[in-house]
Amino acid sequence: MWTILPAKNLCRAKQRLAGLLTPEERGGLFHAMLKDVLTVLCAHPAIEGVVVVSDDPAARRLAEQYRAEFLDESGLSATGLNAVVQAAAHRLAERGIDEVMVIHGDLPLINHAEITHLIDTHRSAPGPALTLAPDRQREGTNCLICTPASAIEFSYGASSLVKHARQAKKIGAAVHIVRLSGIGFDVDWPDDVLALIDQPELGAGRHTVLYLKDSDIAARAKTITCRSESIVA
Ligand SMILES: Nc1nc2c(ncn2[C@@H]2O[C@H](COP(=O)(O)OP(=O)(O)OP(=O)(O)O)[C@@H](O)[C@H]2O)c(=O)[nH]1
Ligand SMILES: O=C(O)[C@H](O)COP(=O)(O)O
Repeated sequence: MWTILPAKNLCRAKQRLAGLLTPEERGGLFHAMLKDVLTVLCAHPAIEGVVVVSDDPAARRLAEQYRAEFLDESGLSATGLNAVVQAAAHRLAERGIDEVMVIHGDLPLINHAEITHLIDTHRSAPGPALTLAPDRQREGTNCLICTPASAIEFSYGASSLVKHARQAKKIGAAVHIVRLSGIGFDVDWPDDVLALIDQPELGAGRHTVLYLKDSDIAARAKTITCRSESIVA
């Protein structure tokens, strides 16, 4: 099993958090989340290799630090998440690797047991298969495993879960949809950050929760919550 981890340039990542975080904080938070994801992936015995795909030098340094491979997005002639992941999967297929996991970088509650469960489910029957781990809203695709990866047309964006499931039917692959509380928790909106701040025990000891604790984001978030409470009152 090889894993593709797409990482948007840190200066442009997490735009939907702009109402709560400064540009530096958005980059810092994403960097911390990438560390949490790489920590789990790179220590998992069923994962032979991780490829970080990005055009950001900080993501390249992280890949080096975690002994992952780095694929420079600027050399792929691809723009946007779908094209970038498609090109990365193609590169792996050229190397004879066709069982591929694609996972997002904004999953601070990812854990070893859920990765094991996803891989076991995917391998539960022989033949082409697509295993999908949705977000909490059951709309997005936070993690997918595909065999053969070269057959799928990646369809990230609105309602990608349904689109990916349709893709599986098109290529005659078995579909597994696996709901997971850790991998299902992606950080897209201010409320997701506030949930982590309110329940730090969820991600205790992890880079993301430590980053939130060490920054003044938690204090600022409390003010925002208090203000909205007083408006409601
Ligand atoms: N390499 C690469 N990764 C991307 C690109 N767009 C999104 N990603 C990554 O794909 C995963 C899911 O990203 P999204 O949630 O769609 O986007 P985001 O940057 O995290 O958040 P927003 O800016 O708020 O949309 C994350 O790991 C992103 O870093 C891209 O153009 N290139
Ligand atoms: O299809 C998806 O999963 C999205 O492109 C990325 O998900 P998000 O916007 O919910 O993070």
